[in-house]
Amino acid sequence: MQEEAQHIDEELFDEYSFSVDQLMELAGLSCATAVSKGYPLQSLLKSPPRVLVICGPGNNGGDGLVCARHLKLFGYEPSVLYPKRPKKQLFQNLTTQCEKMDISFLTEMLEADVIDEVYNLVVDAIFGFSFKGAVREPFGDILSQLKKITVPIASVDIPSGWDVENGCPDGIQPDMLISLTAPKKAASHFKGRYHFLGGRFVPPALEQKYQLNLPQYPGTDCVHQLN
Ligand SMILES: [K+]
Repeated sequence: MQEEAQHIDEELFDEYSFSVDQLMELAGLSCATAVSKGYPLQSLLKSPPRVLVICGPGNNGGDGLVCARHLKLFGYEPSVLYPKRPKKQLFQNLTTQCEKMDISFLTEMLEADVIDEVYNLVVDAIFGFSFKGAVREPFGDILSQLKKITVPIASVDIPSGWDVENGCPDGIQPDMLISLTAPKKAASHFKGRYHFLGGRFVPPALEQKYQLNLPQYPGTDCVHQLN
C-alpha cells in the first residue's frame, strides 16, 4: 500500500504530467476545507480562531503550508511550526506566500498545556506516505507533545508517526483524518470523529488502473466525508 501510494504519485507526475505545485494546492485546499467543515469558525471555543499547523520536511509539510494559507483566507488565524525546511524553491515559495499573508511562524515547539490554552486545534502535516522507521528529532519531541494535547488534531493524509500500513496503537490519535487521493491502509485504524477524502484530481484511467473505487464527491466539493 505504501508502495502503491508512491506509484500513483509518480504516475501523476511522470505519465499524467501534473506538477507538484498543482496537486499540492488542491491537496492543501482540501485540508483547509475539511477543517472548516469539521471545526466551523462559529463553533470554536477560543477567540481569536487560532490554529497551529505543524509542517514536516516533505510534501506532506507542503500540503500543510497550503492548508495554512487557505485557512487564513477562510478567516482562521493559523500559526505555522516548520522546523526542518527543505531548500527546494517550491517550499520557499509556499513559505513566502504564508509570510506575506501575515501568518506567523513559531521558532520552537510549544508545550502541550500552552497549545491547549492558545489554539483551537492542530493540523498535523508532519509526515505522509513516505514516513519510515523510528521518528528522528525534532519530530520525536513534537509528536510526544501532540500525544498530550486535548485540543483536536486534524491529520493530513496519515497520522504522523503511524506506520503507513499498520498504524500505531500508542501514537497520536487524531480527531480528523483527511485522506488524500485515496485512504491508505492505516486509515482502518483511525478512531477519530471525522474522516474526509480530499485531493479530487485523480484521472478516471488512473483510478481504474489501481482500482481505487473512489466514492462520488458531492457536486463541486473538493472533499467527501467518509464518516
Ligand atoms: K500527517
